[in-house]
Amino acid sequence: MDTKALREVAAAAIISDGRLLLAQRVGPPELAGMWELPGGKIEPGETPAQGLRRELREELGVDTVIGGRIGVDVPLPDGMVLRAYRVSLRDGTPTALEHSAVRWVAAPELAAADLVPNDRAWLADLVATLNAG
Ligand SMILES: Nc1nc2c([nH]c(=O)n2[C@H]2C[C@H](O)[C@@H](COP(=O)(O)OP(=O)(O)OP(=O)(O)O)O2)c(=O)[nH]1
Repeated sequence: MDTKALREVAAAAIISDGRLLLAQRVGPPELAGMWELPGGKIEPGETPAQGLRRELREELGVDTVIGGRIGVDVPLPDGMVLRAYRVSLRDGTPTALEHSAVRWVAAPELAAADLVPNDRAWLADLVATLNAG
């Protein structure tokens, strides 16, 4: 039996003033141009919160506070799992350092956005969170 822990990809639902931050992927080709929640692979020895804060510093140049989970676990190939977390900004303005663009969306724009396919699993939860806030 394979007892290795699932490798996690953590993604950030950064919400500020009733809007969610989306980031536009540069690759791979099948995902390029689509919008995602910024984040990335958690490295061995990191907690998900530590790894996600690191990714957000690298990708957006911001300092963040990582909150609770949102939405379901999404299985990825190669024994990885994709999980979303609520995140708030502590310092800095999100800048597309590794994406082609970032933008803030309210619920109607989120529902109409060209999201990467895996992130569609979170759409109802994200819209509900935005509408609640
Ligand atoms: N960051 C992120 N990755 C996502 C999302 N949805 C989704 O399917 N993925 C997939 C794309 C990739 O196959 C995988 C890891 O994404 P990534 O390319 O951001 O990870 P990383 O920065 O650690 O990548 P790298 O060092 O290997 O280049 O997760 C999402 O909302 N955010």
